[in-house]
Amino acid sequence: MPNQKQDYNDNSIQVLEGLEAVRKRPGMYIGSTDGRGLHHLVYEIVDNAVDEALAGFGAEINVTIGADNSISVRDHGRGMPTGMHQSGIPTIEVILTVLHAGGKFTQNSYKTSGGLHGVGASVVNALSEWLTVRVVRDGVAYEERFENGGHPVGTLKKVGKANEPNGTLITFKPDASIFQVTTYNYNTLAERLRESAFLLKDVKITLTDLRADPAKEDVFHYPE
Ligand SMILES: Cc1cc(C)cc(-c2cc(NC(=O)[C@H]3COCCO3)[nH]n2)c1
Repeated sequence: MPNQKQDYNDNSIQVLEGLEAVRKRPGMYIGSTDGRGLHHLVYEIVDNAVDEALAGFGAEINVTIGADNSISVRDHGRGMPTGMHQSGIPTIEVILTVLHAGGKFTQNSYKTSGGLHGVGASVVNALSEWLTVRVVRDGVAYEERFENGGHPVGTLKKVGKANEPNGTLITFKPDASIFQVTTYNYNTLAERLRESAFLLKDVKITLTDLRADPAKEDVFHYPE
């Protein structure tokens, strides 16, 4: 049985190298760092919420553009696993910091393979000034924060009781030192989310823009 401590150290070096590789050559992972790449970050995270809905968990996904051009994506699924990974770090931290093989590389963009939770999430984390995850499972909320390209701040913490439905909320702020464009285009996101809702059928996808006053919102829902 490898010594957990040793394993942990090897892991943390691998994690740092992975995140650093993404920040050095972001185009290799998301195609570009212009507006297209910026919006691709959202689709990577939404894909994970869609996977959970496709697995039959959750009938609503909420996407919100923050006043600071951060993005929140909340699903209503089972919630990411809140336990420990064999390496000695929380499973959630592994999903959000370890580059997962699963993605299909084409020469100009990183295509996640559906059905693998968190395949692209670590790439989004690496390219964000900060990213937070909040999981609600059976009335208990857990949170973890990452800063400066995916470095964990502390670890996963149980933050207490939550009277919200089960699910996963990811909020992130794209790194302005990497992206030339950091302002989201509402219509670009709306058209993509409409398509996803159409393909998903019974899942309702909402898009809210908190940069507008009053907030602007669209609901995309195509019941069978
Ligand atoms: C918005 C968002 C972002 C990410 C990275 C994961 C997820 C996510 C992941 C999951 N579920 C899981 O990872 C687990 C839940 O337990 C069984 C196997 O799948 N639900 N939602 C949602």
